[in-house]
Amino acid sequence: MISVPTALSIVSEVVYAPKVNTVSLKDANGLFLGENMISSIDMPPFRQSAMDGYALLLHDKNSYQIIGEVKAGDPDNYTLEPGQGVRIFTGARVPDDANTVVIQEKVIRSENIITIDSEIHPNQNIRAVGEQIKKGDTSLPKGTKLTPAGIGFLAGLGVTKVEVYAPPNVAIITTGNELVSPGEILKEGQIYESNSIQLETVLQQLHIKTINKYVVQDEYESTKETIRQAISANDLILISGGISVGDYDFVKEALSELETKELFYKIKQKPGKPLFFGTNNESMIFALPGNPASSLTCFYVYVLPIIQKMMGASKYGLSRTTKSLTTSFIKKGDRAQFLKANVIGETVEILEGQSSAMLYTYAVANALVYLPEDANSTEKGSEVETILLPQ
Ligand SMILES: Nc1nc2c(c(=O)[nH]1)N[C@H]1C(S)=C(S)[C@@H](COP(=O)(O)OP(=O)(O)OC[C@H]3O[C@@H](n4cnc5c(N)ncnc54)[C@H](O)[C@@H]3O)O[C@H]1N2
Ligand code: MOO
Repeated sequence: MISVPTALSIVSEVVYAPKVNTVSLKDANGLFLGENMISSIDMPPFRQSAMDGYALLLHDKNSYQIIGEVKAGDPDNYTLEPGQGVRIFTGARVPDDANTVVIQEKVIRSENIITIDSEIHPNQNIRAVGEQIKKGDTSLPKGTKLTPAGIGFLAGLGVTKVEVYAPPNVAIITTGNELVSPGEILKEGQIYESNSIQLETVLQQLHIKTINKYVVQDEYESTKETIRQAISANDLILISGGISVGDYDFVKEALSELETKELFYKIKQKPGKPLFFGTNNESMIFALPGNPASSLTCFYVYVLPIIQKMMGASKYGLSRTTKSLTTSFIKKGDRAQFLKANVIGETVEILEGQSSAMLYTYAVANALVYLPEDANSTEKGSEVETILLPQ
């Protein structure tokens, strides 16, 4: 059995060269740019009015003759003499001769003459050509995570396709004779299968596009064949359950038989002691313990950084911080623990109900408190390492 820090350093040392793929901009949310984006236009492409009002060529009097109108989208350019201007609207092209835009609230209009009472200055309310970005400049660098704002920004520069690091194809293999799908009638000895939807949901949150689901009974041959099949079609394989030491836990044996290279098996931690991590051909494989809370904690702590690496991110893992404990906590046993908790401001409360089989605490937690192997009794007010869960 290895320690949590050793397991984390094995995960952090994994080298993966993510593949680059061209996708439609609308499908790129949450993915990482595989290229430097170079703007093909100035933005804005023309001098733009930032307000509804009048575009003027200033002179030394406070009244102006209005000789025309430019609405957003009009291509017209008016030639102006000092003391002349045009009616203009937000987003419209400012005539080349105009040197300011005055907002309509500051103007009294009579026929085609406007009078301005307040002081006005050159270059007011005009967005300069290329003010946001110039043609040929880098709009977003390689490695940037695309967000709704980033996608909007690139669309505003006329981009329709982007090169991104391709997210991995992920397999979820669920093992367990006792499992039935939610919606079916439970017979004696059965429980509802919940790990696969939990994993699928967290994968979707990470913008994984291809998730292939497999189901096997606790039976050696079919477990081995299903894992073999999953390896041939997926970059990352998540196996749920069957990784402990019982007579009907066949995952470890099947992985060995398939010549999987073991990177670690069993960590001195609670939950998630029997976690397995290995590689087979190009695929990475995690066998997650079947207990639902163990499965999710192992995902957040060990699988997530690998997925981020596979997706081309430059930072891995959930945010970690320190918070002050609201009550003292006695840790039993010598395993390191990840405890479901709630962060409130600068404090953190460890929640009741820490069993690996229980999810109700997880459902309302926003953090995990990490207590290392040697932290047996932790006093109220102690600063504890706290992992912030994605919301
Ligand atoms: N003799 C020992 N027994 C166990 C040990 C040990 O060291 N020695 N370790 C325990 C620990 S810690 C864990 S964690 C579990 C992990 O066991 P498995 O990974 O083999 O998981 P299963 O036995 O298949 O299932 C455990 C538990 O979780 C339920 N489960 C499984 N899959 C699902 C699912 N998809 N959805 C909902 N619930 C699921 C399952 O019914 C069991 O109750 O082993 C301990 N045993
Ligand atoms: O590691 Mo298990 O998840 O303690 O129950």
